[in-house]
Amino acid sequence: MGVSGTGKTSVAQALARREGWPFMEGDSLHPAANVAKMHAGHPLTDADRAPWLKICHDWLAKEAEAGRGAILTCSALKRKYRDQLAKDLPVQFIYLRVKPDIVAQRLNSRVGHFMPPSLLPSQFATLEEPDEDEPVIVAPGDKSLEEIVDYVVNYLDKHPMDPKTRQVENRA
Ligand SMILES: Nc1ncnc2c1ncn2[C@@H]1O[C@H](COP(=O)(O)OP(=O)(O)OP(=O)(O)O)[C@@H](O)[C@H]1O
Ligand SMILES: O=C(O)[C@H](O)[C@@H](O)[C@H](O)[C@H](O)CO
Repeated sequence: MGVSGTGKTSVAQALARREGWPFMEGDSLHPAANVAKMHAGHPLTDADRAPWLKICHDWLAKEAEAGRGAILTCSALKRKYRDQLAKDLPVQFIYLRVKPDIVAQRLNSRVGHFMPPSLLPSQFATLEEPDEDEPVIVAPGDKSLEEIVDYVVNYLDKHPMDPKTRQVENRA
């Protein structure tokens, strides 16, 4: 989770490769109208995100049902979105915390993506950082890709999952 351009896709792909998990790009699950809206420079509303979050949740539910680890990228900007994503599922969030100026640099140099950098301020305005009681690993998203993935893998190694909740100990 994290705002657009924070590195979710890059980290998730690398982590999925390392852990051998199926990976789903959350952006590819958006209804076409949402992609068109963002591409045109308009932020999504709660109502726009609701059907998308349901599709994301259903993908996670399918993977959990199959009894395997899996990783999904999703901005999951608000607490209520995260609660919806994790409803009745053993979901562990990884929050890529990155300073706004660094995200802006990354977005400005990214090519071929539908999301315009002009939407970044609205992404940060919408972001509710995870609360203490949420199942989240806060990763140092400003670092290099390799350092971030190492951090998450080490964290997971050191904090084995609770067999009941299948979540790791809260917080980094
Ligand atoms: N740790 C990093 N260090 C430097 N550049 C990075 C890092 N992580 C990602 N990038 C670059 O920043 C840009 C945004 O990364 P990425 O597409 O993975 O972000 P994202 O959070 O998935 O974005 P979106 O939500 O908009 O799809 C890409 O060009 C990527 O190569
Ligand atoms: O919740 C949102 O506002 C959106 O999901 C965005 O964050 C994008 O999907 C995305 O990350 C594209 O770059």
